[in-house]
Amino acid sequence: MSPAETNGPKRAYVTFLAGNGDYWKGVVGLAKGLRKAKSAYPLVVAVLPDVPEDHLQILHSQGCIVHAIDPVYPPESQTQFAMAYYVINYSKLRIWEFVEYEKMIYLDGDIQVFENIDHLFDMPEGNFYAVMDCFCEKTWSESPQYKIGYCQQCPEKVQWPAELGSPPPRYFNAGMFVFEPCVLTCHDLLETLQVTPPSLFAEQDFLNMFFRDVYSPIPPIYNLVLAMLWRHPENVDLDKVKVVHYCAAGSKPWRYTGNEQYMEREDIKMLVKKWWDIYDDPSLDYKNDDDVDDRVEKDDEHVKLPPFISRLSGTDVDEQISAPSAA
Ligand SMILES: O=c1ccn([C@@H]2O[C@H](COP(=O)(O)OP(=O)(O)O)[C@@H](O)[C@H]2O)c(=O)[nH]1
Ligand SMILES: OC[C@H]1O[C@H](O[C@@H]2[C@@H](O)[C@H](O)[C@@H](O)[C@H](O)[C@@H]2O)[C@H](O)[C@@H](O)[C@H]1O
Ligand SMILES: [Mn+2]
Repeated sequence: MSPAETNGPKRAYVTFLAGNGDYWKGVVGLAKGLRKAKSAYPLVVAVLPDVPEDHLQILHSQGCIVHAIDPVYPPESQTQFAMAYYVINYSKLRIWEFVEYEKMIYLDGDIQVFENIDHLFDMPEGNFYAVMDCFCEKTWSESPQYKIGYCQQCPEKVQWPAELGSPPPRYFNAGMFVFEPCVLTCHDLLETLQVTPPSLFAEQDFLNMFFRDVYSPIPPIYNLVLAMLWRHPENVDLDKVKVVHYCAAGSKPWRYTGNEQYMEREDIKMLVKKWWDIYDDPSLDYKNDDDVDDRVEKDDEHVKLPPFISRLSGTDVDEQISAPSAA
């Protein structure tokens, strides 16, 4: 019996899918990568109402547990996000509602797990575990850190100027984190969000502020933000990396053309090929003996049937809440 099948505390990986674009390919790649890494835990996918039925069907066929979620919007503001589509990423906060799980590891859909990381579930409770981000990419150009050339990855290179007060607290990339679902925390998150002015990196900034006192950095082998390869190569040993985050501009494997800056690098081409080798491997497809619907949790009050099932049963589509537009 795998740990996932015992009566022990329920654990799962969870990702987030929005829009009718091509991120579903990232989620399929992630599901197959976790299978290849022989993870003992399932992959839950939190989906916004604008994900079309055919994409949901593909996720089901790959053994994903699909949970429909309602969108989360930040308070009205004139803030320009580093990327306009970041506004949809606030809906990630709904994963704190998945309280049938005692502990979860969140992974962006543009992440691949190349080696088993199940041991992260055994870290002590009460902390928020994630990998420290890098401030050197153009996406940070409007930030004070970028303007003075400061990055937490090399704090000795450019000292934080005393006139700007104390240096910023350690800041994590919100594409991967270990957390404990909790209704009270979710309520607190959503309440606090409504009184927190949005900023450049949307829900990533918000989560860093919210979990500041319990954030516990884990090594970059668990979330290689690709820019580290050219910004801080001294902090990266590619042979030891277990999780790769395809967040650099032009690096999404399913959209890769090699045209953007840094995308012609040999290590990038190798990592994109590694992603495709998993995505294209039929031996990694989900093999389900019983009905795939078993993967759809029907009895939990907060877990609604995914839109495509609810629509088939004639639920009025108007009940679907219009979601913010995706990337
Ligand atoms: O159109 C979109 C944009 C984003 N996402 C989800 O939101 C996550 C965060 O967006 P992204 O990874 O593009 O941000 P980055 O890490 O590149 O800043 C993605 O990985 C997906 O899981 C999605 O499903 N559809
Ligand atoms: O909505 C804000 C997003 O912010 C983060 O992405 C950033 C960050 O990694 C920067 O450091 C990179 O420079 C940039 O390319 C990249 O988009 C998270 O990965 C993503 O999940 C999401 O929270
Ligand atoms: Mn990402």
